[in-house]
Amino acid sequence: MDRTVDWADGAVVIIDQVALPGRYRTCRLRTVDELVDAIRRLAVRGAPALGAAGALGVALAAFAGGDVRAEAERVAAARPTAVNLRWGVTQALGRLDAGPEAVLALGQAMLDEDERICRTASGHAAEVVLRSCARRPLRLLSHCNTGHLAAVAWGTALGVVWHLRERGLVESVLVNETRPLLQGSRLTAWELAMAGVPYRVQADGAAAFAMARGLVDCVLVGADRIAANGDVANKIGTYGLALAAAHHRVPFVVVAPESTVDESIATGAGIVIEERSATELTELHGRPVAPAGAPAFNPAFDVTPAELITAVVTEHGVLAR
Ligand SMILES: CSC[C@H]1O[C@H](OP(=O)(O)O)[C@H](O)[C@@H]1O
Repeated sequence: MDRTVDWADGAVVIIDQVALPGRYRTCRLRTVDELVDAIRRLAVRGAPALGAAGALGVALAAFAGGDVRAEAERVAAARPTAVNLRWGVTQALGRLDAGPEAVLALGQAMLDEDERICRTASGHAAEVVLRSCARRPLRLLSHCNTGHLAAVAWGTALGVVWHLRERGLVESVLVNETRPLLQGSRLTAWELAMAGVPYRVQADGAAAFAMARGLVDCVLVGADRIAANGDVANKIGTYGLALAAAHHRVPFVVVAPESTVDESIATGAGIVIEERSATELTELHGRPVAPAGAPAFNPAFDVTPAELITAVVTEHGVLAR
């Protein structure tokens, strides 16, 4: 599989995640406009992937000339919750004075570094999962998509599955479909199927019942922004999963690069939550699934308090709180 985000011939090259699972294709984004549109449509998504896309977006702007900082801000602001997007832009802007090639070199180094960071963080998290769960092999629950497609390669929470599968320690994965954009059923299921890992897709609303039925040994999720106190912003539905996991004493493990920790925000209350279009809820493939013009509450993320989280694991190990 290609890298989820890459650079070739003056363009940012992405796997088009909107086309999956029906069609695997890559897109070449040659301008900041095209990159911003791809980010907003979630053609490229996932905190680590957005970090790399942000950095390479600055390279696009630097080679194009003009007001690079203004163009960089457009990239950083394309989605407000995932700190890695702005983090990647900021890292790249730090090289701007050295010229476009230096900005690109930083972005390409970030591509190389991303897989190492994800493999390391998910490796640490796999050990935390094994220490937290007695049963073997493990039955895991995944929310949203945190695999190869959410990073440049490998992934974060789903990267735990890749590590444990190599050791024969995964029985199956319950995949929350993850309404409304279905990153679970469209992307995580696709990755697990490609890897030959046993899985079942479920409605998000089935997760608590699966835990009540004793079908879940551990919940694995990613993160888009982690506050200084360990509160975690992640895909909408994560908070409810954590409440159910706490009630059923199921370990709840968050996996993310250290760059997802935002020390400037004291608690989750300070995290800006992206709200998206009502039509993501009221339409499905352009067909109405609600009354015409139905108003909607469509936050793309929620905040899980640190006290509901068994461990937040990064490439440096378990995050101290
Ligand atoms: C490995 S970070 C993935 C993270 O990003 C997802 O959000 P989105 O699909 O909107 O980019 C979700 O919160 C995942 O946990």
